[in-house]
Amino acid sequence: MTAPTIGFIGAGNMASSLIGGLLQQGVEASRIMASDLNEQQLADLARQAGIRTSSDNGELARECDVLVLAVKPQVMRAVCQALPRPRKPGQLVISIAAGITCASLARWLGEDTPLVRCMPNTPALRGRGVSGLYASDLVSAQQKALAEDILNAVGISLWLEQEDLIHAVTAVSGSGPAYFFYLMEAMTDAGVQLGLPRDVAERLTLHTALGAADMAVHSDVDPAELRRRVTSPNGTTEQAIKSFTKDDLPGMVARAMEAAAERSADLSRELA
Ligand SMILES: NC(=O)C1=CN([C@@H]2O[C@H](COP(=O)(O)OP(=O)(O)OC[C@H]3O[C@@H](n4cnc5c(N)ncnc54)[C@H](OP(=O)(O)O)[C@@H]3O)[C@@H](O)[C@H]2O)C=CC1
Ligand SMILES: O=C(O)[C@@H]1CCC=N1
Repeated sequence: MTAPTIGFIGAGNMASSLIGGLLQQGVEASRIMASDLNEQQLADLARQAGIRTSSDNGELARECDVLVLAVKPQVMRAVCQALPRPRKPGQLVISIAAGITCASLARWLGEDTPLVRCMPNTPALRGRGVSGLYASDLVSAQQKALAEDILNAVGISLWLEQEDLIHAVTAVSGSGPAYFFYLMEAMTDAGVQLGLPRDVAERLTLHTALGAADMAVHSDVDPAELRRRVTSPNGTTEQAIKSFTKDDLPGMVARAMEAAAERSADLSRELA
């Protein structure tokens, strides 16, 4: 088989990140296509990425070996149902939409469609994404490898055996960047309250987050042990951790993530 062509339906934030990652990995621009309703967005993408674009989703469906569905969950049903049939033979469809199940996609696209459901995250834009992937029964080993290659172009990916676990993945890593950004906002504001100029507080915060994440990813001990190593007996960190514990930080995080996972499950039902 010649190198497969990849078509992105919906050329917004996530699709642009994935396209950028694929090009950086050396995938030829001629193998990538994107379609969107927004003509300006397509023109920008064609100019910057040098890929083929179209305002007709059907063109991609007929031509591409892999279709990546990257529109908002709320328009997914209409987008899928409007695609032509038959599409390119042997085509793999990858959906990155939150909350849209393989059962819904199969109903809208045809029950014989090989489907991969995926939950990436925005650090993909910097090649630092992490994605959870789930493959339906019709997906071949070769198609699984292809899906993995596409997502690995912008970070790392992990396969899930059960589709329902995508709700948890969404709560951990899909929405997760926002939790860390929220903490960064709060730490910067608190630094300003302690007297630092805002730009200094922000740089200290962001580089601390970067350094801590880099250490945690490359360490052979877990984050709890790394935390203990920062916490000198009767020192400053101990006071901060005691305050977080008194305010039940772990409970707050668990409740927030439960709310995210529940919303993902609700979306599945609402948009089925
Ligand atoms: N943002 C995130 O952190 C993450 C998002 N996701 C999922 O990725 C998907 C895309 O999200 P994101 O990239 O942020 O969204 P964007 O809104 O940036 O991108 C979606 C694009 O699809 C376009 N579009 C709308 N209708 C159609 C149509 N009928 N045909 C073709 N294109 C269309 C939109 O155009 P217009 O703007 O004109 O409507 C927009 O350009 C969502 O399903 C989301 O759940 C998954 C993981 C993380
Ligand atoms: O907030 C959302 O619904 C999407 C899915 C995960 C991140 N953003």
